[in-house]
Amino acid sequence: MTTKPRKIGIYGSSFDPITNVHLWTASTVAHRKNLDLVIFLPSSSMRHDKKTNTSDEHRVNMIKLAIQDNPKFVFDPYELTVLAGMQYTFHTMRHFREQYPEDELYFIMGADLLVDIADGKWSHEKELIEENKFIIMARNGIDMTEAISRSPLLRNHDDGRFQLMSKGLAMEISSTYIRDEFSRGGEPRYLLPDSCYDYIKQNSLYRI
Ligand SMILES: Nc1ncnc2c1ncn2[C@@H]1O[C@H](COP(=O)(O)OP(=O)(O)OP(=O)(O)O)[C@@H](O)[C@H]1O
Ligand SMILES: O=C(O)c1ccc[n+]([C@@H]2O[C@H](COP(=O)([O-])O)[C@@H](O)[C@H]2O)c1
Repeated sequence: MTTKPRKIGIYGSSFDPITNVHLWTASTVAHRKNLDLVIFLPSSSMRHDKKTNTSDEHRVNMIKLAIQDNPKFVFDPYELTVLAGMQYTFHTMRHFREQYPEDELYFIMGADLLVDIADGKWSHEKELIEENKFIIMARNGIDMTEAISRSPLLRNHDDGRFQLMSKGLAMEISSTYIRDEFSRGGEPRYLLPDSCYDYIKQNSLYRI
């Protein structure tokens, strides 16, 4: 008996911390694109291109607290364990294709990252684009079709692999904003799940 391939979205971020916008965008994508699973994939604190402010352990604990009630949301430690310090999305996606050979995989990202790829800022961008499909979420002020058409690599692979998604609402709460609020005596309580807010307070995270 053959089973129907599942549709799986892979949502990569430093999740430092995970916010209600990560959760809302993930559930909006899952709903509209009919995904069976969304994999929350934290990037390692050994990553060269972005400094993380919190240990892998704390970020993972917060992801687990945030997604525990949603059966479609799963956590995957791949980039924390296997690729420490040398993680590139093209490599990560190869790993997931090996892990889920029967399923249809999508890398989920915001339009800011599409612009970065168009600007040649990602590693192994040719393999990344040739081998994968993407769900790209609109972000304030970014013209996604323009980003695709100005990059020869992107426009020459515009065969349906880029699924552009306007979210219907521009919610631009970032992890940076939440970290700044915690460190400067602000009150970001309702911008992240209560369980994560309490975890941050209990563990005195994001203090200067
Ligand atoms: N409001 C948003 N709308 C659409 N995509 C978003 C939004 N916020 C984050 N993303 C996407 O989520 C992924 C992870 O983003 P990231 O965690 O870096 O966002 P962030 O909360 O702005 O974090 P930081 O402030 O630490 O940079 C990226 O693909 C990013 O484009
Ligand atoms: O592969 C790359 O070159 C690459 C460059 C920048 C970002 N990424 C991935 O994109 C995801 C979101 O990145 P960021 O910078 O918004 O945290 C995360 O999974 C990163 O590993 C990947």
